[in-house]
Amino acid sequence: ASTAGTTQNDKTVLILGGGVAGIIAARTLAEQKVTNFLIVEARDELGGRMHSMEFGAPGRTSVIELGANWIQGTQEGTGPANPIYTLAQKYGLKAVESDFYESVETYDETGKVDYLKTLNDAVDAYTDLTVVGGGRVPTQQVDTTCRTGYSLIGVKPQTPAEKVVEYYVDWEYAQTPEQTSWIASSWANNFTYDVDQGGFSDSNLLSIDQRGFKYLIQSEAASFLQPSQVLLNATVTDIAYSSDAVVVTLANGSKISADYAISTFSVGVLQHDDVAFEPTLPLWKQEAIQSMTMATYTKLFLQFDENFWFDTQFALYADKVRGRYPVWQSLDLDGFLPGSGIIFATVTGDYSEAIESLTNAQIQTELLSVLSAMFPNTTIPTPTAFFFPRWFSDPLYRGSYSNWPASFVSPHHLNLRANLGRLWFSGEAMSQRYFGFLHGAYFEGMDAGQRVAQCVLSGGLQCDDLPFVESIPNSSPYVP
Ligand SMILES: Cc1cc2nc3c(=O)[nH]c(=O)nc-3n(C[C@H](O)[C@H](O)[C@H](O)COP(=O)(O)OP(=O)(O)OC[C@H]3O[C@@H](n4cnc5c(N)ncnc54)[C@H](O)[C@@H]3O)c2cc1C
Repeated sequence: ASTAGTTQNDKTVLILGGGVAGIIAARTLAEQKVTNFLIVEARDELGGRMHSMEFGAPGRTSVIELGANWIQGTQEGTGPANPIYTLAQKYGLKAVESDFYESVETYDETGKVDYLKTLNDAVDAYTDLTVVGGGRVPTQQVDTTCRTGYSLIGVKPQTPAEKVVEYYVDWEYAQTPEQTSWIASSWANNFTYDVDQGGFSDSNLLSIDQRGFKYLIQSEAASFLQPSQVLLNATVTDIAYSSDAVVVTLANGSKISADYAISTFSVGVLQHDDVAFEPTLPLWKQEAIQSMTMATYTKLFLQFDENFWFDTQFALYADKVRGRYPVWQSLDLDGFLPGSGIIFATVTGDYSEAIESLTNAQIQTELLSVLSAMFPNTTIPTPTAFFFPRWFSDPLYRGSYSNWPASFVSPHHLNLRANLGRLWFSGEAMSQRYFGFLHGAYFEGMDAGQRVAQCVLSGGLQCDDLPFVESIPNSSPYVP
């Protein structure tokens, strides 16, 4: 790949961002023989939020996943396949069945406490929540939050254990039930996991491939991309768009012009003005961008000399504070990364954002105090390595993935996806059914690639603009 500093001109299509959506958009263009495109990516590699790193004390490292880790929903029989699962098969990715419900222990601030029955009840409650939430679509009922939904199906958690078992919503959508749309989350769940609703399957595969989960998308990129079609280490600062062209300015001051551009930047990047638009985005577009949420999901990795913890894949920890280091996962396990000495905790949402302002030392101390509570009879040793990514502070992401709030209505979704002249928008957040997922990014990349290819191949004559709504009316207005 070439590096920043070269001014490129006269591209047919610029693809802004080299994550799953960007790579699949590029592949779709290439399949249609539109080859004069350029992927512009700020980082030094492709993959975006598929981001792995070597972790551990010198001489004892393993590759861990800072971003996406699971293939969520695979395939049942000859039914629809998750395209990420198809790529995993194509490239022989090493991934293992991740079985939360069958392989979990439960803890609270006094140590190991068995509340598995409460957990099983919560699993049933979550299924109910998605069935009833999905049922609001055909009856055209208004959206509301998962919290309201839970209350309406009679689930009102009081104790720390009842609260942590309900954390499943946060763990999937990276925000609390209060912050999450009941209908949209039910849809995303059903279209991904529920075969009867067109979903792939209810299984989750965790990548433990030591080439990194990103290996599959980087291999797919290598299968069709020419070096001249990728520009790495190139940060976009400005996008000037019109009905004739798009001109992109890079951090080094150089400009690249093209007939069309596809932005795949996260909705967090769009929200934070990390990239300036010329002209300023219309208000209907701004409202859509600011009405979606960029949530944060944070994995905190620890390595120890010896494994002193649970033998299951997962443990739940019920703290008095809901969301305080609730989910723990062991990688030091047969079939995973045995002997790695690695365990990690997950936090989400506001808790993720809050800890990003603490120092690593402060957070490590907190994690060790939680482990001391979980294992009161063990002297917790000093970790040999500790790391966590700050997704929310990172100007290339500003969070981990989008979450659809109850106040985000269907026309907002139209407006989020709509093109502005020659500038198109793609990426996981644009997916109505699969926002937040790798497969959402994949399908959106394909869709944008197809639409732009049609524009190019028809010489602009059969270029179907996506619809948008100038002003979104309240379907049930307040009556003064
Ligand atoms: C912690 C975490 C856990 C996740 N877990 C899962 C999971 O288990 N399963 C699952 O299916 N999904 C998961 N996801 C979501 C999944 O990773 C995303 O949906 C998907 O990778 C998004 O792809 P994308 O192409 O839309 O965006 P991105 O991957 O963000 O691609 C956009 C690209 O644009 C680049 N960029 C940004 N700003 C600029 C700029 N100014 N100039 C140039 N380049 C720029 C970025 O570097 C990036 O490469 C997770 C995400 C995170 C962060």
